Amino acid sequence: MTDMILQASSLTHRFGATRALDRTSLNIVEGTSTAIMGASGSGKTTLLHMLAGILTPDEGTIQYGGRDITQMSDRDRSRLRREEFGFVFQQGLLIPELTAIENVALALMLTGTPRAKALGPAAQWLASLGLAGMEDRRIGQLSGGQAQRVAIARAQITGARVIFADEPTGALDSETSREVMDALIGSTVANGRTLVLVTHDPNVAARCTRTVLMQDGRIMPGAAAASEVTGREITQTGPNPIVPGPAAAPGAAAHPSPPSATAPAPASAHVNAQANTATGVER
Ligand SMILES: Nc1ncnc2c1ncn2[C@@H]1O[C@H](COP(=O)(O)OP(=O)(O)OP(=O)(O)O)[C@@H](O)[C@H]1O
Repeated sequence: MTDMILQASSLTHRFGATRALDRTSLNIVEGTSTAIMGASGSGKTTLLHMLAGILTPDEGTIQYGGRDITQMSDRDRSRLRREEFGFVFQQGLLIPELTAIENVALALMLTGTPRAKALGPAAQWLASLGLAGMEDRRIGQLSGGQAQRVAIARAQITGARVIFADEPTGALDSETSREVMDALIGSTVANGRTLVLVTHDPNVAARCTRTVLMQDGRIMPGAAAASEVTGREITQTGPNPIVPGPAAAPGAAAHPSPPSATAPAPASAHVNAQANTATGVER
């Protein structure tokens, strides 16, 4: 049995005369990773922002945990984004004046945790992502891949159940991109969390449970169907897959579980994608 964590139905959205989304439907199964691909301007980021409650569609519904997020007040949607969703963008959107640990702790402080209590979990998250010893570096003193791992820690410290990533490896070379994807998949899907990402990179998409392809504001049915039929595997190729703590329970944001120590793992773990139970596209 599969549990849908997000169910978007018939989303339509216009920016002026541009129809960015055109009756787009997409179901996301909890604990899976979904890559959204497509040509520039096909509507990928708009769809991601809808699913994440950043934008509200002109028409359509998005169910999350039994609630239609399109009907929530701005305040409730903000709380949802702060406490249950996490975000990783191409440039990380980290605060350069703050250190790595302060950037991560800040996400927790914004949910009401005092600074002194936020620093411990922040340090544990950084360590679990291979950044022990770099806590006090400012963002400009980190490499692009290290900065993205800070962003991955920041996205999850609140106990987020769904991580949204927009071109998380877009500014990285291929080796660093692989390392960041190891960190992203190892800390999310490998722990039962859900990952939805936008990418132009087929190598990044190939790491995900499933790929959906967009064109002119719609999801192409064949692409999702093909992904479901091929039974794609997620392959963790990193030398030290990262396995932070258990998935946070819904509503756990006020008491986030810090990640456990990095668990030893086989050098190459093949995880059968439930993908292909990840139902695709309803039109
Ligand atoms: N704020 C906006 N104002 C006006 N038009 C917009 C806005 N945001 C997006 N659009 C338009 O909506 C369409 C879809 O944009 P979107 O950013 O979702 O595409 P995308 O597939 O993510 O593109 P890219 O790969 O280039 O990032 C495009 O035609 C774009 O120009």
